[in-house]
Amino acid sequence: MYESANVSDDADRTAFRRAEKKYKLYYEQDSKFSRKKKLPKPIDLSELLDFNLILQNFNEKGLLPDGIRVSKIDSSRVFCLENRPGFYFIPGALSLEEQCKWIKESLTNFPQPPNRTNHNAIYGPITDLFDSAKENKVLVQDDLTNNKWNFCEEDIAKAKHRSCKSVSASLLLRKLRWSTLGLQFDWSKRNYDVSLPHNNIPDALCQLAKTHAAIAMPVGEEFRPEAAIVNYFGLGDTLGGHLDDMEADWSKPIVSMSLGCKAIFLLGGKSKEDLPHAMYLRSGDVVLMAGEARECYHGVPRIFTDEENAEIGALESELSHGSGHFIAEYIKTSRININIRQVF
Ligand SMILES: O=C(O)CCC(=O)C(=O)O
Ligand SMILES: [Fe+2]
Repeated sequence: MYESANVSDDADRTAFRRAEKKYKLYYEQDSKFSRKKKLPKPIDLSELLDFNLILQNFNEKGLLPDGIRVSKIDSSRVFCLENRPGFYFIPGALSLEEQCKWIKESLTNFPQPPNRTNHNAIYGPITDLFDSAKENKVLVQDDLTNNKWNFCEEDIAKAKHRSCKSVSASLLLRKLRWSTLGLQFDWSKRNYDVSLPHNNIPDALCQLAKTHAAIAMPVGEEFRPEAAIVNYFGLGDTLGGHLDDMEADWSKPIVSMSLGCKAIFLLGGKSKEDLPHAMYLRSGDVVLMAGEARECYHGVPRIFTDEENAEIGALESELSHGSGHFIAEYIKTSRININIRQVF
């Protein structure tokens, strides 16, 4: 899965790689070394599919761009691409309230053991990362021989653990890149390890995934959410072109929810030589990939964290009213993606 996200093998050679480079965040050469604020290089956004605009044009004028089809499921419009069967885009599928709920869960509960995160490999299982970051705590290595790490107050950490390795919880939260729910994915073996301890995916998330997955399910079958990967993106983070091919039955969709800052999503073809479609993903959008679309390379070359482009004004104010300032501050410069899978 993510090993193929290492795209150094094909340098500039493929259409997919060229699109990634086109949209990735680069800084203006001379701003890097000057004392002025680093300036992002401008990019050409004219070829991006914007499903918000497409939806608006369809609602107001009944117009659709070539190659795009639309259907209505309950109260939502679902868009499809004629040359990518099995791909579905549901703009604004999640209400503001739902977005807030899943952002909060992604930061507080989803990274809790037995769920694993990218930090496991270095620190072992760590609990209460979010609360510890909020309380300015520090993770210190209490037991060198057993590589045991625990959070403690900043001043205690300074006094007691002068000789120990330590890292601030807020840095660890900033560097959180993924957590896994349900059946745990073993990145080193590139497979699901059913022997690892795990909790089921929370019921409310299962229900949400089932509802959206229904659009892409074979007739008469119900989606079984068995595993999920939560991706966390900060400024400059990307997800390289890859396939999700570790699930047994590709006729079942991957249900992918976007939260927080706006992103660019690339949907390529079965070969990296195929020219990818580039599209915006906004907070609340849901994408499904099923059937043939499961064989299509895809990735996220860019997230927008600046106020003008992130498009999270409403989300931010909703969050700062409900869940508190800390989550709103985090999401201002972050994107979270929850993608839910049926493994067997
Ligand atoms: O972040 C996204 O929108 C896509 C995530 C993805 O493709 C994955 O986790 O496999
Ligand atoms: Fe993926």
